[in-house]
Amino acid sequence: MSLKNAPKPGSTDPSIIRNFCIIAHIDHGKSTLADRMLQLTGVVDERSSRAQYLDRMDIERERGITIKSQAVRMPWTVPADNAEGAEPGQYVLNMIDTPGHVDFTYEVSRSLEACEAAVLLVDAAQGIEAQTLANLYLAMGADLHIIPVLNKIDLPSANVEKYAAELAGLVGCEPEEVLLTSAKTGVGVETLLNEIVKQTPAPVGDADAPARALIFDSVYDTYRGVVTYVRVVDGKLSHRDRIKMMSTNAVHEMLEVGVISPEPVKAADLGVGEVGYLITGVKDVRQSRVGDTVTSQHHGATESLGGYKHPNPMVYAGLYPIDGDDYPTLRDALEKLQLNDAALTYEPETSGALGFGFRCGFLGLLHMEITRDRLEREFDLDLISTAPNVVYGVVMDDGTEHVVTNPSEYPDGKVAEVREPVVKATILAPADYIGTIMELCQLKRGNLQGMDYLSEDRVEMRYTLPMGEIVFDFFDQLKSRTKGYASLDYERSGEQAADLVKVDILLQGEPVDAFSAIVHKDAAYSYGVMMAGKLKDLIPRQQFEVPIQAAIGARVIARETIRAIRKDVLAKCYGGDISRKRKLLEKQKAGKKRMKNIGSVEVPPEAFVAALATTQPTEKSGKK
Ligand SMILES: Nc1nc2c(ncn2[C@@H]2O[C@H](COP(=O)(O)OP(=O)(O)OP(=O)(O)O)[C@@H](O)[C@H]2O)c(=O)[nH]1
Repeated sequence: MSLKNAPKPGSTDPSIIRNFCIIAHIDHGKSTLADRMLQLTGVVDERSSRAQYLDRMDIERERGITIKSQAVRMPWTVPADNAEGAEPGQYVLNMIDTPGHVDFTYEVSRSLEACEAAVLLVDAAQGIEAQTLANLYLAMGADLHIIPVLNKIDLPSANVEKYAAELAGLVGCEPEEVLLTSAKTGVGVETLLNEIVKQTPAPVGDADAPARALIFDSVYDTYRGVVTYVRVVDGKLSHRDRIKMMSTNAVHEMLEVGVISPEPVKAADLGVGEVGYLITGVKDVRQSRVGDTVTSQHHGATESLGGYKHPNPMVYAGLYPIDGDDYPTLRDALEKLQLNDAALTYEPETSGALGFGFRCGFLGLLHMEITRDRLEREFDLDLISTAPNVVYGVVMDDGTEHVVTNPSEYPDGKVAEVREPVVKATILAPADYIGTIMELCQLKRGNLQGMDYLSEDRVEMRYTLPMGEIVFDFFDQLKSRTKGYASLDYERSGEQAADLVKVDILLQGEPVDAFSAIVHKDAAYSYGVMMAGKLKDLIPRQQFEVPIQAAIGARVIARETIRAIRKDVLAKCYGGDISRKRKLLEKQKAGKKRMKNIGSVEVPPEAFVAALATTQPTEKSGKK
């Protein structure tokens, strides 16, 4: 269908609108399928199509993952002779691309609310994975119609029969009803589009009611300010309206409304069932938050759409510039990133060892890695990040309670109880690995809650695990123990009391706050031994002896010693070349300037980076 004749936004009859999303485990081909649909519907032509059109951020393209959801409007004509039995005619498909990683579950769930159906995409060579299940449960929770699809059927290793049966068993349909596609070659994608038209319910809403629209994404654009993506449920949002955010009652002038197809196209208004964007001139995504409801200022709605959940950080880490002069740049950079990331929090903090920096809160480890990556890349910063930790609740003997987001805030004095966050984890893996997974979960203080066979050789294992154990290297270990075959998903599930202690690392008797960790009592010793051993190798010898100790309170649990030496840079330089000598001494001086001083011990920043990069407080073997 030519794009010129496509139904115009604002005046589209809801009965020809189909809002759907694609949900999948990471790497099962969601973005590739989305690209293919854009091509087939003529929204993007072959020439201008670049791989993963929807993943706009460079970092997304490089890592091949989708971070922010995007929504695209695609016109689609169902031909009269279609074999799928869909009603022929012109339709408007709104495709909402969702992130697939566990850290961004909240964004996934909001995107789902904006749709009526979900294409559940499963790799035909891999089968169902943990996030397939997690996303499916979210979609079913949002009452979406599920369209099961096996992708990558072109792969020689695809096992269509087996996985179609597995998928059919999961969603409760016949294996023949599972659609087959290859997003790469395009096979089956046209059929899928017709099936989407046939199976997806048209949106229902009250066109005469006050306007209500759900915000499912909010992106900061340097030129246009915050661009807010919405799905209109009732009424109409017009470019002349003043709009109100229902969770804060903040009123904004509307500057523009429109749809993405795939570039922004201005419209006069957005009606029932439509998906599009609003620009209001606000400069900060926190004023236009995902999950909030937009209404008009005058005669607006009184009831918002569904609950609005504020995303709370689950993992904290300190970020410090290696060069102290970069502190203001880091502050500006965090401020800029926050414009586009309502879930990122930061507060200034000082560390005796690392100087001035920020304690940052993240939704999870991936969120943390991405943020750090962006800071280093986009703002040209060299950073040291401290080991990530979760939020602990510490109750003292006198009944006072402390919330600890940083081991250095761990209170002194008699502790009555330490509480740690717990997650419900789902692990999917081939049955051969049950033993090794159980061993790992045991090591990480997990409790098995249940186990089911999805097929004769694949199991789903459900555990509760302390979140503090997951944030370190759990996933890496799970992957290496199962040769990459296991997948993991988890969600927050309350708190529990635990036997946790704070282990300090002391250099020459001075505690180095950056290396302190809150760990389980049983893992304290191995953490101490591991850190002391590692630091012994990483810290260069000084002109005096340096003891490295690990201690719980006043009790030393491990010790190493760095023997004394004086580095004589002039050793090789006998003879009288004074300018060369001076050069060497100056080089040594410049090197010293970068050093972080702990008492009188000079520690190169690289030692912090190396020691913290591989910190594994709970790894009992203590080796990497
Ligand atoms: N052979 C084959 N490869 C495919 C097919 N679809 C996707 N791929 C490849 O699978 C890999 C992952 O695809 P993506 O589209 O990035 O996966 P995704 O699900 O969007 O991943 P996230 O955005 O990270 O959630 C890429 O290397 C694709 O080229 C297919 O039908 N056949």
